[in-house]
Amino acid sequence: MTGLPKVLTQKEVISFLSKFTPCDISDSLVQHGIANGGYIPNLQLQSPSDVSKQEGSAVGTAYTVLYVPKSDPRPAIKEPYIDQIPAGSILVIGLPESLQTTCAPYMKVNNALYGGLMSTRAKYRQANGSVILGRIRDLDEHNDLNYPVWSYGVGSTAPGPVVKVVGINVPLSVKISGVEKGESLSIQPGDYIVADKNGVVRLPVDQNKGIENDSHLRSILEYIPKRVDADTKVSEDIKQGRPAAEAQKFWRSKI
Ligand SMILES: O=C([O-])CC(=O)C(=O)O
Ligand code: NI
Repeated sequence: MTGLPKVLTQKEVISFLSKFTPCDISDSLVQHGIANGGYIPNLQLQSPSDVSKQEGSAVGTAYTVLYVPKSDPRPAIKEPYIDQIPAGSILVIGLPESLQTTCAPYMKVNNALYGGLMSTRAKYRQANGSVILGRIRDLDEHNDLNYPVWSYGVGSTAPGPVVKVVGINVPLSVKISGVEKGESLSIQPGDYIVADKNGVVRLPVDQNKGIENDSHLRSILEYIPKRVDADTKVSEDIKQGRPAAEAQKFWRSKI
């Protein structure tokens, strides 16, 4: 019924998630006890910059990159991160918490962390999108490539003069101002990322289990189409005049 094969592969999960929106994923994550629904807040769709042109969801596994100030004692990684980006991934570039702010503009770095040439290479290597927890530049280039990009903001200057890459496929922590004080969330390499005009959602994967044996992941995936079907019926009922809460309760109780 759900179209989920018995044994999951990464490709199948990506193709399954591509049929749904970040909102659908969040509904299932909330149902599975994740109160924030996996949402990574404050990211803006930059490509396409005309939101009405954005179709479907960009889905992939997180390929993470950590930028830190040039003064950081850790050595810079010499090999350009973009040349190793895997097919089917979503590039996620972040900064350490010391360079993040919980109010706009959400980062202290005014140089762009990412530009059009990186998108050109990412697209060539069949990555599915880029999520930059910082600024990007070359807006027209990402748009002309028809390659999806989200970021906190835009800029004009390349990253090189102020920051360097010290981590590839490392966890990224994101400082957020949530309901609880000092809330933060963490993006692990390999997590599924689903993004559209509503923003960016992270679907965590238990890295120790492997997706083929991850019953929690399976349960999260199985709930998604059931909830979408229920909410379609809720919508039909509301259009016929049924009160919203009554329709929601009725159809969602059948899931
Ligand atoms: O030159 C850089 O470092 C970043 C950039 O603009 C690009 O990737 O196009
Ligand atoms: Ni550029």
